[in-house]
Amino acid sequence: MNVIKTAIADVFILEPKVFGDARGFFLESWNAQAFNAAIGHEVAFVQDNHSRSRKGVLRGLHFQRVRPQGKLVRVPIGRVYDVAVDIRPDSPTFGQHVGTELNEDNHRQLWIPPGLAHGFLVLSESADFLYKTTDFYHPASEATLLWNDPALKIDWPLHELSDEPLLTDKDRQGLTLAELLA
Ligand SMILES: Cc1cn([C@H]2C[C@H](O)[C@@H](COP(=O)(O)OP(=O)(O)O[C@H]3O[C@@H](C)C(=O)[C@@H](O)[C@H]3O)O2)c(=O)[nH]c1=O
Repeated sequence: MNVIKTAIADVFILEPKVFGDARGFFLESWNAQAFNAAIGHEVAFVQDNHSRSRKGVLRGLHFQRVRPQGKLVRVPIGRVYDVAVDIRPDSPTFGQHVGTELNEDNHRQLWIPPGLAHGFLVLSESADFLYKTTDFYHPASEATLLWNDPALKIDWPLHELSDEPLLTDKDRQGLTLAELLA
């Protein structure tokens, strides 16, 4: 597995070793030993999630105030632009983000530790999004950081879409970083 550091010290891009042959390919999508070694400590996952979205869907940027979730995310079918924003007030990279394309060809995974906000934009006609989480879903404390808050300076690849991104009302009414801190 190739481990790529990012601008946020504890966010990593992971590229699993892909074994291709005449049948197709094989990869280990998660191996506790290799994953824990890659990020430098042990992580226990408690939930696996799967969503499917059509092109132009933007989910996020989500976080849970109670029971913050670490997430190991990947896209086995399709292409997305994936973003993690550091909203931990005491972090040296507070307000910064990591953005990377995850797709069915690069097999990239993103490790997002607990406490960050996370979201993605679908760039292919459809995309399946799979992720493991370190804590359970806690809807009562779920919140949205506004995806296009200028303070975040996220360069979403909107030029790849023919329409505006499709969001839920909840996500359209997300909080700005300033509102989050208030
Ligand atoms: C996230 C989640 C949703 N649900 C339900 C609630 C709701 O009726 C339906 C759709 O929920 P949402 O609209 O919140 O789904 P979605 O917008 O896909 O939410 C996800 O977005 C990405 C960006 C993340 O980072 C995830 O942690 C999660 O917040 O699924 C669960 O039952 N368990 C879960 O863990």
